[in-house]
Amino acid sequence: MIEFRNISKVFRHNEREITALSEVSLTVKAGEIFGVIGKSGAGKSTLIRCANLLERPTSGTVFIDGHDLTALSESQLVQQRRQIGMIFQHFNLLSSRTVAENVAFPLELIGTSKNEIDNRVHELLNLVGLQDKATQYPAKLSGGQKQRVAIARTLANNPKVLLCDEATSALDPATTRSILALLKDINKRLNITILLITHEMAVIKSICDSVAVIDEGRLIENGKVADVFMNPSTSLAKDFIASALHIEIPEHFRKRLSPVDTGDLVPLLRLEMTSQTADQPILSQVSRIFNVDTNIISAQMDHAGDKNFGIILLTLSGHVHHYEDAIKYFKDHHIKTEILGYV
Ligand SMILES: Nc1ncnc2c1ncn2[C@@H]1O[C@H](COP(=O)(O)OP(=O)(O)OP(=O)(O)O)[C@@H](O)[C@H]1O
Repeated sequence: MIEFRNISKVFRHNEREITALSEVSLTVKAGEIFGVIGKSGAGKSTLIRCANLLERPTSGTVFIDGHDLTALSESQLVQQRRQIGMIFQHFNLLSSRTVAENVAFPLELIGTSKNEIDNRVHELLNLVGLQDKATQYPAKLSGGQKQRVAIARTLANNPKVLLCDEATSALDPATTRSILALLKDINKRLNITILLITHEMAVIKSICDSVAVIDEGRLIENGKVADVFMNPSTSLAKDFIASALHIEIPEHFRKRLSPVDTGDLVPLLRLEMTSQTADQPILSQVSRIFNVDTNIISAQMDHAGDKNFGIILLTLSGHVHHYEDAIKYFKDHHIKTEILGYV
């Protein structure tokens, strides 16, 4: 549905050249939610703005639904852009227009009849859950409500593609979740392909099917979210994943953690469960087979796509000489197991 083919973008600024994108090739399949993640200045905004030629690449081509946008005339481009909706971090609503008038705006531009506009606006406000705010002005709305208006407005033209430029970055966590749920709902219900950019792995994890990591204008990782989470190949992707899956040794354990077993201590383990193992009752198996008890200190189980994974901190207790067997059993079952120390 969206294909970037060898996209490069060089900005010239005060006699200086800044390469924002370097030979980026990327395909977003019809119907999927594709997330691009990268640090500040990595080139995310430039990339997403190339998808509707708000930014023209210095070289390379952009295909939307099979059409090479870079080869279109200005009027053909205007036509094609109606297939491509876009929402922004700061919503970009018209403050002098009510909610309903904001949503009606793109329909007025293409000469839709008043009756049709009224019906469509009603339908769209229902879809985003703002039917009771039609006559309010944006200044009276919360950030989440403003983003809902922006989503309704961009859906007015029935786009096939929705571009989300850090759409939840200005929102609190609960509102972020509700906007992400709305985007997922729109994707499923209206079969709209979504390309989003973000600097938060949590956003990718919660709604994306595929992810690409960009760094200094280059695409460094690209794949299904579950695969990248399970098997990141770059240290940047690992860092992003660690930021989404964060677990620490509780303070009172950290204080008494010893690097060696002084005889009466128990091992503190860190287990990394992947999709291969997270669905199996490994802990009870270990207890049963080796007669050791597991005591969970801290855990975070999560999912990306249809895959479960997680990290567990636990202590083993019971038959001392069986600890090694238990640890070997974890490892044999593809659980990355680390002894953090003894407590
Ligand atoms: N119009 C411009 N003129 C000159 N340089 C630009 C322009 N737009 C972007 N850049 C530069 O291109 C690089 C990529 O910028 P871009 O905004 O795409 O990154 P980003 O990943 O979206 O960052 P952020 O998350 O901070 O918005 C940066 O070095 C930026 O300074």
